[in-house]
Amino acid sequence: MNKMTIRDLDVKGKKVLMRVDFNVPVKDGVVGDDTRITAALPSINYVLENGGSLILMSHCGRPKGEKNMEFTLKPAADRLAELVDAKVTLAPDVIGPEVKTLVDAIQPGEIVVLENVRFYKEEEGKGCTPEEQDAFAKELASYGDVYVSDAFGTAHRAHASMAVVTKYIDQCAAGFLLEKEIEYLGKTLEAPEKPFVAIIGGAKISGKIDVVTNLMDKCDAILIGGGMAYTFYKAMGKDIGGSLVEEDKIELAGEILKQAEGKGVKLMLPVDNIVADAFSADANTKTVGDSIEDGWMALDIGPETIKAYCAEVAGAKTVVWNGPMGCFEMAPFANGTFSVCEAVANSDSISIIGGGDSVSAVKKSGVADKMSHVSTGGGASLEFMEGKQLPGIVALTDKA
Ligand SMILES: Nc1ncnc2c1ncn2[C@@H]1O[C@H](COP(=O)(O)OP(=O)(O)O)[C@@H](O)[C@H]1O
Ligand SMILES: O=C(OP(=O)(O)O)[C@H](O)COP(=O)(O)O
Repeated sequence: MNKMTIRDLDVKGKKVLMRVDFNVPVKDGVVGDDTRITAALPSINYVLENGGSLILMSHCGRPKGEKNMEFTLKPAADRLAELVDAKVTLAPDVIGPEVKTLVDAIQPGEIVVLENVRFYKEEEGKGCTPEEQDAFAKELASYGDVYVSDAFGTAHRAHASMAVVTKYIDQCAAGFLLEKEIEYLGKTLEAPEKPFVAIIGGAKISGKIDVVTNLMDKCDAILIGGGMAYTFYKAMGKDIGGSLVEEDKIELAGEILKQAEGKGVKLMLPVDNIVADAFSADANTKTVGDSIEDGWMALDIGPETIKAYCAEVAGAKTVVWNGPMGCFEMAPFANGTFSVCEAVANSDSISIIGGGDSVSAVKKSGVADKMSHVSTGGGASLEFMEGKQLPGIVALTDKA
């Protein structure tokens, strides 16, 4: 990587403003999977051990510019406090006089975690002017002498704390996690061994469906599952009942299907599904084919689909997987995800799993150590794989 790294910084006595990705699953105020927090520890400990103090910034979820405490970083800050040998204080806000006072008083070896940066619309830059976003970023920049980004999972977002704050700090370096992810993904995906199979699922349809277009030129097969599948169903004129769909992506899904046919790419969709009459672990369920009646929603791929997807994976030499095959957090809808996990783990392939929830699923299934690389970024690893420049990396200082 031709960017400055944390090793190039002198952090002694300095305030280090570090962007991390603590967008972790939280249930009842407790972190469910702390992979993204532990993954940032090498950079965090490096600063503390070398005499610096840390001001950490992250988002959690999508509060859309509102101070909605459902998305507080408190659970993440609490978990961090258990993992480091340092005083950790959660700031009551992201910017403002109270935060300034806390940051001014910070001592070497201490950590202040700012509240969720997405409590401000200026973070994403939607619904505000570029000048307002700049002012927000400038205030964030005023907290640090140097800047480190270790938020690989968010590197594809050109947000204030990732790609604007860097205009106002001279030295902006990559942390150990960011560096490791880029090196691994770059090396592996430059010339992937074939057959190359991509598995795309999950719920963030608008963020990932565009990636499918570009994957067609690289992959031999693309397996679509999870909430992503039903926008494709809709494009094919199939009934989807109350399943997840993004109306404004139906047209694109239709184009992708046509392109795949034209290019001879194997684009696979579920042939059967587990449907439920409510979004709940206690719902009534049944297995149906590729048509979903009103009053039912598809929450997992069915047994025939599992068989077909596992067979495809078994013959692969490279597998990239982002997005669960179903709502694995609820036991009745976990079979698809866990079965595909097993198949990837048992295959003779280089396997790269990315995405907050996908990683959580792989860990839950107990086979994470059999994967070649568990990436902290889902959307970020997919965009990197497409060959796109990630704004959170572009913004860092070039190596001298
Ligand atoms: N059929 C489905 N309908 C609704 N949500 C789904 C479905 N399949 C999977 N999901 C949900 O998708 C979420 C993960 O999606 P996403 O954020 O895109 O993945 P990742 O975090 O791995 O990038 C999970 O919480 C899961 O419950
Ligand atoms: O969880 C994340 O992305 P991922 O689900 O694609 O891995 C990152 O924290 C980015 O979050 P965002 O997709 O709300 O910008």
